[in-house]
Amino acid sequence: MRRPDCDPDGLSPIIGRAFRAALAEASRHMGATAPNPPVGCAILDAQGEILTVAAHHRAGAPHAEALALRTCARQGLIDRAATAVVTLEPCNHTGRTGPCSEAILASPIRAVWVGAADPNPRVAGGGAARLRAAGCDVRMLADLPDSDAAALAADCRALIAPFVHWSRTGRAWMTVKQAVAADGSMIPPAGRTTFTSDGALDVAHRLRRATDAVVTGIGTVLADRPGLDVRRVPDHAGRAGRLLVVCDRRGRLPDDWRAAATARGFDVRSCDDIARVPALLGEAGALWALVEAGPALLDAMRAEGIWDDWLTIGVTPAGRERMDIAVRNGTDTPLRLVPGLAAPREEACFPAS
Ligand SMILES: NC(=O)C1=CN([C@@H]2O[C@H](COP(=O)(O)OP(=O)(O)OC[C@H]3O[C@@H](n4cnc5c(N)ncnc54)[C@H](OP(=O)(O)O)[C@@H]3O)[C@@H](O)[C@H]2O)C=CC1
Ligand SMILES: Nc1c(N[C@@H]2O[C@H](COP(=O)(O)O)[C@@H](O)[C@H]2O)[nH]c(=O)[nH]c1=O
Repeated sequence: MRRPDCDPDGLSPIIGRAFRAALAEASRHMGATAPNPPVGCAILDAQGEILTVAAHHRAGAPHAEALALRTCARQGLIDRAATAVVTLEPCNHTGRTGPCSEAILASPIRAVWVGAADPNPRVAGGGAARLRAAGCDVRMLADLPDSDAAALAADCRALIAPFVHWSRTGRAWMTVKQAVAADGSMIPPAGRTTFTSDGALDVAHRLRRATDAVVTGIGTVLADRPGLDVRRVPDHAGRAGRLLVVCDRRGRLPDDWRAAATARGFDVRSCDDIARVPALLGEAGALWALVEAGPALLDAMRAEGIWDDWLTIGVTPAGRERMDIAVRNGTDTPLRLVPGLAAPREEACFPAS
């Protein structure tokens, strides 16, 4: 009998839908999982019905596959589980939790779809190989020829781009976000700290939510006394000790601003060399940092090539706002996975307020 989740010409709509559901669920947890990557998993029955969708919530909590299996079991659905669709190759090692490959093998699941290979050299290939050795039909999205599969594979890679970068280099992925007025200035009108629309400000707060750390410059702190916290959208529950790095070469960080930022849940650090920030963040376990700084620090970052992707919200002469994303070296950007960021397009327009 032909499996309903298999299409001889490539990715079936059933599996495509399951990958999109797993990606969406994993994306909701971006910014909460470091130093682990965000991962999503959907479990389907033999007819292709999605029984459950789950994601990894935070380091030390169950992996996406384990949580999905546990949910299926709790709901009395585990006997129907036939196929797992996972954004990242299941792990095959015991870390803070047990190997997901074994959890899958202990279930009725015998077909596993994998969105991205695990980049961790200690575990690469281990999960897929273990499952195959035990008789599972394991398919990697990257091996399929069609464009839908390629697009989903790119999204699965983008989801873990900061984790891949951090695993290879020890450095945090640096996303710069800047707002630019129609005259090219980044400086808000007197008495204000922002000049973009509510829609664009929501984007800024969604980015703060999705990232593990914020980086700014002392010029911005002194001019704006910014909050830099997540206020316009709900933040991850219980998030505390989020890193906030202020680039400051002359020790001008005001004590009262530091105390207020600490009270808002930040772990405030200052650094006198922007070139050291990605490694400083990486050592502290942050995979992905958002840079919200003024023109002086951004000029230094551009000059020294210290950025991985760069999001510009520009107010056009027609009074609309346009969002552009530049990505270095053509790598996958996690930005298009951020919930509410008008993804997957690389630009979007908001009505300017
Ligand atoms: N439109 C937008 O998206 C944004 C606009 N802004 C606006 O920008 C203005 C502030 O701009 P600006 O003064 O340029 O502030 P910045 O946030 O760029 O901070 C500038 C400071 O960064 C430090 N710095 C510069 N280069 C380096 C380096 N290589 N390593 C370490 N530290 C470095 C310097 O500190 P030191 O003096 O100690 O040498 C410098 O004074 C405000 O009006 C604010 O509202 C701010 C953020 C975003
Ligand atoms: N001017 C500007 C931005 N500027 C950034 O937002 C900071 C204010 O954050 P908060 O104090 O948390 O509201 C400000 O100091 C700067 O870092 N952001 C934007 O989305 N649009 C804007 O027009």
